[in-house]
Amino acid sequence: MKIARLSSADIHWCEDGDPQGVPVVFANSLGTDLRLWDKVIELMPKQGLRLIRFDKRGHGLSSCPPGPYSMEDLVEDTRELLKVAGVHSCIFVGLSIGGMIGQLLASRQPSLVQGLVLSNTGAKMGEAAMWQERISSIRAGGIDALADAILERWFSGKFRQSDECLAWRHMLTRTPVEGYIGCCEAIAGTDLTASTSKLDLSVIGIGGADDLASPPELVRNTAALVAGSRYVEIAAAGHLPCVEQPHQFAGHLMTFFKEDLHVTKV
Ligand SMILES: O=C(O)CC1=CCC(=O)O1
Repeated sequence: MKIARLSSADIHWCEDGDPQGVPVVFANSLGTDLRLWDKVIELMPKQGLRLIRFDKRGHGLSSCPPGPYSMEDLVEDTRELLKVAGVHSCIFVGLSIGGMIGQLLASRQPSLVQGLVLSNTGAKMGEAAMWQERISSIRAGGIDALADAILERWFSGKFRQSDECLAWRHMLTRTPVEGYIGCCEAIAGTDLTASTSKLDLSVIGIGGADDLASPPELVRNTAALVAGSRYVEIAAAGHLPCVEQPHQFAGHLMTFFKEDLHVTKV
């Protein structure tokens, strides 16, 4: 367990695998912490890859600075964290808001991102009015009031019957309200269509067939903004395929790393 004391937040992070390996940085979605990647990390080779995860501000064990946050704030935290970790170039795996952070990081500092995995994300996610409505509901009733609706977007029907689903619900509802709302505000103010269209790097989009938060078409269209990108879709998965279908998710990562990014020694 490590804490990076950055200029405007303390960011909790950890690493697995090979300290000398190719850095792979995983960025989580709204209302989740770095445990989002536990199953995928378990399945990744531990030789040749340095697997870095972190809790964005207002989530997990990171600090929760007062909001509102902007996407630029979240990208700056990530940039500073990578500096602390001694990472000069990485493969960035971002899910949902994590994928927005990855897109903006790659356009602000292209040398830092050699390949980008856009999981269940978009260049723009929903309309600002929808996010303001969510913020008002949470200010009025807490995250708990919206938890069932959020879980319907996160997971396919079968998974929602499982005991494990309860644990994800607890993770969601324990997210600090100010951190959650701060990130909603960041998403509401973000449209990366123009900057993502100018990216020049290897990209794969990963969609979940049952994703109601970032439907497959959004992910496919976002990946398609980048010339030469690929798109894959995972069946029987909602917004968090790394949780519901970790074997398939890890398999797609490894294919992308080997075939598109020519990562060897894994
Ligand atoms: O909570 C949701 O609706 C799913 C989601 C949207 C952005 C994000 O990071 O997660």
